Amino acid sequence: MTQTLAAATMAAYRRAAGCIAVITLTNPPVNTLSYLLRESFYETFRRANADAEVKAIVICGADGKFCGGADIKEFAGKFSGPSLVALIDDVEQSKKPVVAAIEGMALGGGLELALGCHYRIAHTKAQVGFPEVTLGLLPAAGGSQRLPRLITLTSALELITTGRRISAPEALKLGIVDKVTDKNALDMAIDFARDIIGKPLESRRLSLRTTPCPPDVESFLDEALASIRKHSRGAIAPLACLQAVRASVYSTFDEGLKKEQELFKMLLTSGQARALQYSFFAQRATKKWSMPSGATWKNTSARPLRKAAVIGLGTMGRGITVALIKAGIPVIAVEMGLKQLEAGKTVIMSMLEKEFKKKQLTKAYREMAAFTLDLAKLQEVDLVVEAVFENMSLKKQIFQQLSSLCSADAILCTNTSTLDIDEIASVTTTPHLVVGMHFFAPAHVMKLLEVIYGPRTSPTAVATAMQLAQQMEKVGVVVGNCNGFVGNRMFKLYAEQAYFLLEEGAIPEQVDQVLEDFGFPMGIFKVSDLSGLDIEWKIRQEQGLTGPKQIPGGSFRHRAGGRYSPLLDILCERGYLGQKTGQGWYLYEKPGGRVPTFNLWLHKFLEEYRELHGIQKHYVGQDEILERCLYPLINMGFHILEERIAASPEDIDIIYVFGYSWPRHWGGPMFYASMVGLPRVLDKLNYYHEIHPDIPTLEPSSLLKKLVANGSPPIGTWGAFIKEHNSKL
Ligand SMILES: C[C@H](O)[C@H](C)C(=O)SCCNC(=O)CCNC(=O)[C@H](O)C(C)(C)COP(=O)([O-])OP(=O)([O-])OC[C@H]1O[C@@H](n2cnc3c(N)ncnc32)[C@H](O)[C@@H]1OP(=O)([O-])[O-]
Repeated sequence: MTQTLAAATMAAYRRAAGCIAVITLTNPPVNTLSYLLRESFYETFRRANADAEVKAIVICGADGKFCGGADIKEFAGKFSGPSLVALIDDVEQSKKPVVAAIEGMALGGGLELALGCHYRIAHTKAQVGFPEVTLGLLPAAGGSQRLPRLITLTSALELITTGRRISAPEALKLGIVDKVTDKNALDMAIDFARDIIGKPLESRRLSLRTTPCPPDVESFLDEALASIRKHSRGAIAPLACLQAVRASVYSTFDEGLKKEQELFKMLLTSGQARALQYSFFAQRATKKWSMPSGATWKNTSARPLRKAAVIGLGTMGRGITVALIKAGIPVIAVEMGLKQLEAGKTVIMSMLEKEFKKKQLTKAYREMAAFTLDLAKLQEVDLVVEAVFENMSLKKQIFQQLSSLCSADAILCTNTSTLDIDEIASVTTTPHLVVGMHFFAPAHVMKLLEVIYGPRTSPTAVATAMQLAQQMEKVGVVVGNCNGFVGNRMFKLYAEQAYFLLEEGAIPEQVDQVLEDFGFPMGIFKVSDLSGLDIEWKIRQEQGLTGPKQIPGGSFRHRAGGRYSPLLDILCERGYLGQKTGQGWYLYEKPGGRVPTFNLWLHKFLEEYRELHGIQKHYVGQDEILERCLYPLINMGFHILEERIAASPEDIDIIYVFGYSWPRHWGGPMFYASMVGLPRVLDKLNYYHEIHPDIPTLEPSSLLKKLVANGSPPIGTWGAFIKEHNSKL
């Protein structure tokens, strides 16, 4: 077996305490089990086993990280090098005790390697788990067979079907690791290995055990199947994981391993696995942000943040305050009126207390929130987040005041979800320090943060906002300034089409069922009822589409140069605002009710509405619902890439996965388009545009047409076409 120099050092070998061989997995940044490392490990482990002076072996990872698992990048290519299954079998069958010293993480193949060892010592801060299911896969190196033989079937099934990562203390409680230390795990492992030299190892070889089962294991597995079917929302990997674990109950180890391999091969080639692995790397790519000016994450440094302020303690302001304090940043929370200030304070302190009880905060949080009516107190803060009512003149008024009261280098952020960042910046003396930080409700829970730069926003302001996103453990995505930015601008078309489908013959239940079968946790009409129909109604009024500020010249069903559906306005004018009023697109048992039921009034109203406006009703099928709701949204994604509002399709996809609950096993709108096939998306848009010429957003974008004309290149290469496309613009 050939071995390159690089490979030779990836499983470094040294002796410790005289008779202990220490093998260090070395493949930065997270010591993944790439084929080069596997090659090196194969040689090094044989050397340790062959060395007569060696009485025991310890495996550890370089840089305080045991192993991040298999190299995900290798899944796209042809498999090569020694198989991980065989390597782990070598470890388990070793006549010399093998101890895993786990620091940092042992995930996926990394945990499988540790389970092949006879003992596992972990640092108290380490995490272990089988995240394969989150990549559309399953543990494929014996993990689905060894873990159920080591811990209870219930816990093994939960960890494998959810991909949950657990702390070392929890792993100790479950029996996955044998000892936990807050000192150096490697030193402890070496001492431990020396103490067990000569001890029998038979009972420590997991493949020789049988899986301990709860009484009536069959109904336990059936119940698990029903629950997974209910919660996986169309994802196939969790079901395959269950099948693999089921094999650990009813088959020998080798038969179970064979089943595991079969299932892994099936999943590996599935679109879902490709989508989930794309999403894994796309999420990490958002950290490597860039601006059209050439400023990037690499050449721009962020400002330190010692103290922040939040203005407006409504729903969003409260969540943002809690998110900042959870990130360890003291906050001055500001309101305009005493009543609102007291109300905000009460809610924020109880939210913080809840986080404290969940051990997400230390009791020091009580000193980290200050409440005031006095904007002058903001002289001492490094960053301000404005979260007041979505009204341009109110926001401009506040930014004017901030500009005169805050220090000259304070970063001024607005949580607007639609308004023009640059217009807000225009009233300040430091427009280069104005940046959009668009949080999603609930702001202390939702991971996504759109960081919006205007034409005058400085890279430093963007870098500081992105660093804050990381500090708040959020997924920050840098986007350009336009109406609705990326997420809401695309979402508007998704909602618009859903309303048109109601006008043309569908009912909310029908549309929502198709979207939930696709994998969304909630259909568009249930989401609208949950957030309140008036949210969108106010934005429509602010945009002059309806209400007192309506721009003259439109008609009842045509405004702003295209078809317009006033259905939502009509419901709002009648006070049907959704859950909060007990009636919206659905009916609820009472105001604030959560359980949607048929709204017969609405069904009857839709019939009358169609008749009144001479709308020819037609049968609206599942395909039409999915295509009309998703393809215009995707098409707008292509416009957004053309305009460089988003730097890459990955950014758009991560915005949708983390901000709009787009089913991750479809990768995101742009990746989904590449899965469905760009020619199909283009054809369907052309088809629907022909039928509905008064809906301009159905007209395919020129970038989409260009990509199809160039043979629909893989999503990873669209960047080149976007560049070329823009250079011609
Ligand atoms: C046979 C077996 O049964 C099966 C089938 C498998 O084993 S499947 C594989 C199962 N393993 C996983 O699912 C673990 C995935 N990784 C993580 O959860 C995290 O990475 C981390 C380990 C907790 C570290 O977090 P971090 O925040 O410190 O750094 P990072 O920014 O995330 O990562 C740092 C850099 O490392 C890259 N990276 C991390 N893990 C990787 C992996 N498993 N494969 C390839 N690259 C990986 C990542 O893209 C980034 O690259 P770049 O952006 O710098 O170019």
